[in-house]
Amino acid sequence: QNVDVIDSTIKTMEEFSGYPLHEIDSVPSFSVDSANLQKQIDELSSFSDSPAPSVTRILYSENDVLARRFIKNLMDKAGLSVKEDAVGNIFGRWEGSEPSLPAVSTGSHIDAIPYSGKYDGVVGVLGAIESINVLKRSGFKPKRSLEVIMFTSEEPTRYGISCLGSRLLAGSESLARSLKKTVVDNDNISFLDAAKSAGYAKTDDFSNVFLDEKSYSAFVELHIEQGPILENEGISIGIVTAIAAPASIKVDFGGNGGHAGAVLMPQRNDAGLAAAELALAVEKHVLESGSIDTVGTVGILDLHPGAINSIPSKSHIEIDTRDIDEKRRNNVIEKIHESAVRIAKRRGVELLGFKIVNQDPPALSNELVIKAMESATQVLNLSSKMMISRAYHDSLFMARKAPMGMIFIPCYKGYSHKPEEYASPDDIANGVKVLALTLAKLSTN
Ligand SMILES: NC(=O)N[C@@H](O)C(=O)O
Ligand SMILES: [Mn+2]
Ligand SMILES: [Mn+2]
Repeated sequence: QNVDVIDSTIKTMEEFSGYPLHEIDSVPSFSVDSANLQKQIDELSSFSDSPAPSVTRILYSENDVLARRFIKNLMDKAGLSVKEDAVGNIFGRWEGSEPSLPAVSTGSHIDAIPYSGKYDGVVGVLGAIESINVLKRSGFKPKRSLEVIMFTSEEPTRYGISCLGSRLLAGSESLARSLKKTVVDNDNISFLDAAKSAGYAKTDDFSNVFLDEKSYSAFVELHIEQGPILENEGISIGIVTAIAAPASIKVDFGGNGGHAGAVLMPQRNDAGLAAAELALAVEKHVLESGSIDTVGTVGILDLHPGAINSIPSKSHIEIDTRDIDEKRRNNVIEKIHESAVRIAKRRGVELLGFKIVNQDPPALSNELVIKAMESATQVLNLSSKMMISRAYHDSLFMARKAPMGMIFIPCYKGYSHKPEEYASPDDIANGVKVLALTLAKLSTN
């Protein structure tokens, strides 16, 4: 690598971090080991319950435990001191010259919904560890400590709770209580038992997971965009200004069921059709919100007994609705509830349950963190664009505990939550460099 690049990079680092890097005798290169990072992404994707190229990695499954061990090893190799909390959030710390100051943190998740891809969350964990390696290789020494976090269960797959680990870190009393007692998965395995089987939950008082106010001075998450904008516009970096407000609802209908041949249509109260009608009502209410920013999805629709020649006696649907405007999203939720009641009445079925699992507010990124990310992209001569995140992230909850920012990188056709999800090594390397410089900057503030 030619000296000019190194000099300008050193100069950049010094301006950025205020550290006399030129005094360091051997001048290492400021570069990302892309080949090694890609090898790590590929190896991590092999810890999967579904065949390649898809990745399925469910909370506390055997493959999740193996993947966690893989991450802890990489943190160890990066010289980070590693610790885990009662639900398995994993922390890797690089102690700064002033360890008593609140640290700067970064991180994401490695759990993967069924039949998804190998980049969602993973880029933000492996990329974070690599950003530490990049800073160490460049001779940088942090003032505030730098901490990489692998959050437990960002995906709601096993227990229907999204961002479980970061929600607890953000101090959710109700979640700490329900995890202790009531939360079970579809196989009726309690959260407590599953956590214990994975080596966690040595205590069931999950309030000890809560972060205290002064834990972190900033939190930055690197993530694939999961949308097509950056790729379509040929832009390298997305600077996230806000994260949309997610909500999820579980609805259950009950009817008499009966024989598909013998029961005539007028005598039926078909729980399956009630669910189908509600699914269409979700789409209707979302489309009528008057904004493109309102979305609604019915990703789960189960019928009981699930036999072709039996009228469904029970139905269960799960609804995901989001918007950058919390009020507008809540209006949609209300309309969905009214529809559920109306449909149940008209079809003579019982509305057995209408449970709002989470109804979270949107989160705004912090101005100072945005500035640090912006100047990092400029120093690295990378194009960037301010944008909002329609997907939710652990950042949504970390924003409650520290000034938050997110860095997006382009991904192939905006694909995500499917095996075709892809981000190029160059785009990942750009993201890691922007993250490294941003962390360097924030650690000297
Ligand atoms: N980033 C991401 O995919 N988060 C998901 O859990 C989501 O549904 O938004
Ligand atoms: Mn996801
Ligand atoms: Mn994610």
